[in-house]
Amino acid sequence: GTIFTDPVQVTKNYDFIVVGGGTAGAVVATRLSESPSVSILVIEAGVADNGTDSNLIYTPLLAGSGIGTILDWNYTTTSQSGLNGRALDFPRGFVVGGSSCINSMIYSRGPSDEYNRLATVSGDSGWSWLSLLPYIYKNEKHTPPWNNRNTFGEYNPLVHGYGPLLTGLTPTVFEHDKLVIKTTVEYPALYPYNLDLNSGNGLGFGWLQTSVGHSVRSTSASTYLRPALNTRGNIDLLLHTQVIKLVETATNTFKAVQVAQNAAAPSYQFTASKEVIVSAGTVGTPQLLMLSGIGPAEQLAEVGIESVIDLPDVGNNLQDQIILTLQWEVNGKTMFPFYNDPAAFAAALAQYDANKTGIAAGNPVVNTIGFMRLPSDSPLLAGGDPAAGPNAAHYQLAFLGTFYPNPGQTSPTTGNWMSIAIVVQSPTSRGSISLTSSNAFVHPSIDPEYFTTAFDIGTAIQAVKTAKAFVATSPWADFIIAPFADTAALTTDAEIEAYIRTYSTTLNHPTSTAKISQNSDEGGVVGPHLLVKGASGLRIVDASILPSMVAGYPQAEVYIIAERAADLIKSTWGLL
Ligand SMILES: Cc1cc2nc3c(=O)[nH]c(=O)nc-3n(C[C@H](O)[C@H](O)[C@H](O)COP(=O)(O)OP(=O)(O)OC[C@H]3O[C@@H](n4cnc5c(N)ncnc54)[C@H](O)[C@@H]3O)c2cc1C
Repeated sequence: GTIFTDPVQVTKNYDFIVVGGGTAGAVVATRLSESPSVSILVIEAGVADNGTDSNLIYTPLLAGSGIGTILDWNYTTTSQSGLNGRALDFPRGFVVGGSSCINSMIYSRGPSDEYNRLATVSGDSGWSWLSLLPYIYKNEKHTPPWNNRNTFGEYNPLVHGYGPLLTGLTPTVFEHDKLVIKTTVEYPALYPYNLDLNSGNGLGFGWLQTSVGHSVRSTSASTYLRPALNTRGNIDLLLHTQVIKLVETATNTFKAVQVAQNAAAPSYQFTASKEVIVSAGTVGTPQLLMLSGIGPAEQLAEVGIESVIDLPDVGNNLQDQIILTLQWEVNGKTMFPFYNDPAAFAAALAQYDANKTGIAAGNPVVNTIGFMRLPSDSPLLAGGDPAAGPNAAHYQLAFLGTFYPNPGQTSPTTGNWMSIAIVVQSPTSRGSISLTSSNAFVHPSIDPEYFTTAFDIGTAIQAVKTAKAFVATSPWADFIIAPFADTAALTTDAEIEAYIRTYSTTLNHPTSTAKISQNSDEGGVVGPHLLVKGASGLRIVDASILPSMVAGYPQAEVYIIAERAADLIKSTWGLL
């Protein structure tokens, strides 16, 4: 296929146009291109993933470094009342491969309950865990770490597949990782060991898998889209070009897109003979729908956009997860001294460049993780359980082998440190994304409404207490030297709540702004096969369709949904 960098170069007609070459878009476009009889154009607003900044994407040690760069849309949230009025940076990938190129690489499918809820909410049993297993295996393949460390007993080979996305376990194990596992052995009732958190059983403690294979980050660009572009003539990519409007080609039928490279540049229109598939992500998708008159009619009128399909839930139901860390000084080697030694860091990158080995060939900051539920008699559950089911977590503890500062905290300069990150997995706060302008190049307003429910703050308080209790068990006695002062100061619920509101930040997992539902009286934006309600032939495939925040990590679920969505589209057009 051809890679265009200017819309003026595009002269062919296509069967399918995929808006956004991100995590989901790259999968859908690649799978559709397996049918030689159809043609596909992917339109991506951002940059190439294999350009000059590609080391920020593909070197595992540099995960996180793409944030705030040219690879990022660089959004900001509105001021958050639940976070003492703070506004947060809100990164999203602005690159082929989308957020799979700048994320933290954690690959965690989440529990079977999560997918079974998707099936229930949509009324389509095809979304259940069991029905999706073929797509789960089609997406991912487990690989050994570069040093071929013996990982026996750290994962279950039977729950992994044969797909292009490569995943694996850390090459480097630290003392605190061993203590996490030892704690599961000594306290199996409180903290059970889970051989493979990707098995559909999403509860308990175990070894973390990341989207890294053969020492390189695996993205939807490197494992799906680029190989397709390199080998097939029926798929093209248009870079540096934003879709600014979905064009109504017949009543409520949107088979064309309007594009431009910036607000001052000329716009062009392309028509798809079969379907337009929107995969612009949780921020981009509702923004584009609203710019096209699909959304809450009254709100659109405020920015001068005429309503075409009044769908009040477009941009609504925004959910996200927060991360908060606690820190301890420890008696044993961690990654902390390495991060504070520029010479060692540079040497690791040089070794990696030379032969893809060493500490830079993995990202060993977080190797062990635990997913937990509130006790069943917790008063927080009196009003109902927001988790997807009994094997879905309410909160998470992740074990980080460094001092991981919360925004605004000053790190120490000496010693060895570990941190525990807490995450509320099943928040009930729901916010929104709305337009502030009819200009597609003006960022929409992003208001996740973090910590605006008693459940969310109560669950975070419980998670902090569990983290402290976990490292107070006997296996940790000789290892923990002392908590960091801020962590030591947390005793009462009020102190913990103040700490949460002062220091929590986004884990960058927004979902649900175009959520799936079975019937229109339940609201929602797309139906069971991801077709936009009230529109003809317009589909959404990305994290925005999720009904709720996920109990695992979202990228795995997005890949899996995109794999099935590709088959739904193929089946619609007789391509299966
Ligand atoms: C910093 C960070 C860390 C994360 N860490 C993890 C993690 O460790 N594990 C995990 O599972 N998840 C993680 N996530 C979340 C995960 O990466 C996302 O949920 C997932 O990648 C979303 O996929 P998507 O297809 O919905 O959107 P994206 O992958 O973001 O793709 C959307 C694409 O559409 C393009 N686009 C948007 N609007 C337009 C338009 N109008 N025209 C053309 N193109 C457009 C974008 O540039 C982008 O390429 C993280 C995310 C971030 C940002």
